[in-house]
Amino acid sequence: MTPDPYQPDLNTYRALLESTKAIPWRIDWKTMTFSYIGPQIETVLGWEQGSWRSIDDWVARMHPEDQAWVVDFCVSQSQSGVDHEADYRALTSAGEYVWIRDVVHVIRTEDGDVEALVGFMFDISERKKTEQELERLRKELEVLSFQDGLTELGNRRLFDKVLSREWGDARRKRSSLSLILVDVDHFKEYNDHYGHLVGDDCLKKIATELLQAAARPRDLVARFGGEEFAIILPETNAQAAQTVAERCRERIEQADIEHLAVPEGKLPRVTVSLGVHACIPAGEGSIREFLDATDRCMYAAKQQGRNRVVWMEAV
Ligand SMILES: Nc1nc2c(ncn2[C@@H]2O[C@H](COP(=O)(O)OP(=O)(O)OP(=O)(O)O)[C@@H](O)[C@H]2O)c(=O)[nH]1
Repeated sequence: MTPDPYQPDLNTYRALLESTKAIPWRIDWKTMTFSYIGPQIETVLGWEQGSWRSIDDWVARMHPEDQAWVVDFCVSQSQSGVDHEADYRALTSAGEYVWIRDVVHVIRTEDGDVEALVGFMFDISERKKTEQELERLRKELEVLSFQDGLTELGNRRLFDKVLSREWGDARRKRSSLSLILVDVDHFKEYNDHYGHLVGDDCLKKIATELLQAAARPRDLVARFGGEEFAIILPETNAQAAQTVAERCRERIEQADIEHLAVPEGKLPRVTVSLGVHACIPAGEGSIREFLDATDRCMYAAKQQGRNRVVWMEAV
């Protein structure tokens, strides 16, 4: 075997260990005391190097929420002789917390008994901050991906997801599920007359009214697309859904949004036409048919003169 040409002396080892950003340490397993900790600990956590005496100092300077699991995990891994790492919040002498990643190596005697633990503590606060920020953005994005940007109601994607879930739930429980489709009357004329931005404001006002009209916790008011909205009413039969639809119609009429571009003889206000359909989902019927039937009711409301509710109950 060729001799190792690199044989640094103890001082070189020490200089190397104590010039890294990571904090080296050693714990004697029998006494559970620190036999060494790098002076860098003071720069990172503020506590003096000499104040790290036993494992109790280490635990006491840990966030209370992290103490139990970190200690359990590290002790059980060490007892089994397994190298490991743990992330936890360490308390600084100024009373703040710093995220630490502790990377631990288990040293055993020739008989296989645990003799000591050695390791490095890394300050990972910056990385944790980035991770937490990314997590916050991911959650925000998830919310936004289900939200209509204009009205802040649920969007078509959320509607599809919720309808599919409620359909399954109603089928299992044999309960009645209702759907309302709401379409703004003469909205093309409204946009042409008042401009697209005022049209947008009008859609926002309608969204607010619909939210007030269908306010049970499981009801979902969504923007179905363009000037059309949809309301899912779980555990609601046809009569109850018709009442909700009529309330929507009335609220929007009473919101008194001027619409001077309606055809002659019509009320000069923004109104809506609503189609209502209720069913107890069974084997044959599909969500698609449910939607189509509701759409036909809404279309019938338009045909019959608008500003009205047309409903149908599947038997
Ligand atoms: N301002 C605005 N207008 C929209 C939006 N989405 C759809 N629209 C408009 O809504 C209008 C819908 O027109 P149509 O489908 O002809 O319906 P309508 O004029 O309401 O007629 P009826 O439904 O038969 O009473 C179109 O002019 C679209 O441009 C939106 O986000 N903002």
